[in-house]
Amino acid sequence: MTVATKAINVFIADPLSEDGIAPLRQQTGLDLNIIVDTGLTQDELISKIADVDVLLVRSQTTVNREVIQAATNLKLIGRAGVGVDNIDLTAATERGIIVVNAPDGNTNSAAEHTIAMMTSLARHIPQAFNTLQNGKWDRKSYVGVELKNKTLGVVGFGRIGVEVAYRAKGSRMNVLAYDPFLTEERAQELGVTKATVDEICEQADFITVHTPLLPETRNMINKDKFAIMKDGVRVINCARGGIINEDDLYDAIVAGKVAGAALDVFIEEPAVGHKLLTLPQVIATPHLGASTIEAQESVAVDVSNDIIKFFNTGTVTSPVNMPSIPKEKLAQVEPFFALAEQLGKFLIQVTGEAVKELNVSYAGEVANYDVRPLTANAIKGLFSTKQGTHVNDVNARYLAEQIGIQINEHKTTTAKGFTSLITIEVKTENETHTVSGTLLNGLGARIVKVEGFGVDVKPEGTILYVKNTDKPGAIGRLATKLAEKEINIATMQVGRSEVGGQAVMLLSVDNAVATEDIAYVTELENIDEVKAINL
Ligand SMILES: NC(=O)c1ccc[n+]([C@@H]2O[C@H](COP(=O)([O-])OP(=O)(O)OC[C@H]3O[C@@H](n4cnc5c(N)ncnc54)[C@H](O)[C@@H]3O)[C@@H](O)[C@H]2O)c1
Ligand SMILES: O=C(O)[C@H](O)COP(=O)(O)O
Repeated sequence: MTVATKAINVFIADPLSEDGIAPLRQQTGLDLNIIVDTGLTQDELISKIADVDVLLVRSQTTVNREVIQAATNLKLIGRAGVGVDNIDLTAATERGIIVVNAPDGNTNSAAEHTIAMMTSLARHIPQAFNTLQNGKWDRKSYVGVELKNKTLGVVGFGRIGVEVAYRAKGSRMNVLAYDPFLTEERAQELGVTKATVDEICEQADFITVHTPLLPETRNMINKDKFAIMKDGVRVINCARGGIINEDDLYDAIVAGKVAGAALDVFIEEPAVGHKLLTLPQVIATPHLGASTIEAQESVAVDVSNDIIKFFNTGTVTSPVNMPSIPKEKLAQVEPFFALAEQLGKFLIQVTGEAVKELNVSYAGEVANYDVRPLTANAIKGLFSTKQGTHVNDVNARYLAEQIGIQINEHKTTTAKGFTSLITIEVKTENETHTVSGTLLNGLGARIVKVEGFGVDVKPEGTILYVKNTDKPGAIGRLATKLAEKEINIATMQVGRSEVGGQAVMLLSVDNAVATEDIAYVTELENIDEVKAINL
């Protein structure tokens, strides 16, 4: 995908573990120029990133559309952590900028922090210490509750949610879990009870949220949910500010419904002076869930390795805005990349009108593989005539859909005599065109069908696509005319529907020509259309 030819500028905008970025500093195969410049305002960041190839952040730096637009060289955004709600993924995807994160590196730390917060909440540890520091030995005010035999509701049962549940079970809590992807079997396997959010609200003594911040999870815990909770419930948010509505939480605490809240995250951070922090029932930390030596080293190592991998191979381990395909699976489809792109490139030059629909069919062996990167390559081919559009695996589908191209993938195991066959069909308002290609053992890529007619053409160089009526003399007249213009035919393939019917010729020629340069051949008898396809 990306081949580095000059120094790669890596801009680290948030504090990262020095040990964690050691893979970047120590690697020798790439010419990396590492710039560490943290704590910048948005304007300062914007003024410094025009030449940046890689932007590395944690949660402090907001990578919004403006930042992305200013970073005209940007190829990759690395998030040393999980949440990517501080990154405008749409803006990055539009530009074909890959976003990677480190999904596993801080799971343990975040889970441990959640348990620490829950225990501190149950036993008023921060408040009690505070009084002690202020010279009071107050034992009466800080009578807590046990965790044992209490019910913990976990909303969002992904990596951290599951780890929290394990630990809560160690404290002998009953765990209710909600996640759209949680199956009954998995719940049983993990020793938790699958529940709805409402069931959690109604039954839990402690509720902890571990979802990403998404439109569907924003304000997920709101006044309606507080209303159905048990009196004296305690809530914990070590995921993202906004999943629990902050105003509704404040009101529920003041009303005595909620006995306490432990918060590591806030809608606006830093949250200094936040009204929730004025309540004695609230304990809080300044977004410390992932702040351990181990987690910071681990997440930074993971993104560093993905940066190196990207510039070496064009693939990454933890993409956020493109399909994540394991290396072995990618290797199965990699041989077809160029073919899929060439077929797309071929068809867009045959097609005279705006494409409305793209159907990509995979037949035979290739149909057993994860073909999403192949469809992306076919789309890349379709965009090849659109000057100035940078299309890659990240933005191909997005760009196509943006301009109203409907994309369909079909798979069938029968490939009619070929081991694998890829067929691309494009539909416009008035036309439908198809081309099929395959990889021939030892011979490389071939176009084997055009508009349903069998042919055998290498998808390379200049190919003349000629539609003619199958009448004697048509081919001869065409060959003579091209010879007069010193256009040498290397190979010629003719496909026809029936004798005397519509035919399609594919002529590989030695000269690079444009359709306008050879428009004269359409004046010949029985030659209906000609297009110069440059692959
Ligand atoms: N406080 C911190 O420092 C800290 C550290 C690490 C992670 N986090 C945050 O914790 C969150 C979870 O991280 P993770 O590593 O477990 O991520 P994850 O992707 O492994 O798990 C998230 C889970 O949320 C579920 N989910 C999505 N939409 C949902 C919905 N509408 N209702 C219920 N569940 C839903 C997903 O199915 C998934 O299982 C992220 O927001 C992350 O940013 C915070
Ligand atoms: O989403 C995450 O990984 C956490 O919120 C950690 O954020 P941080 O990298 O800013 O500590």
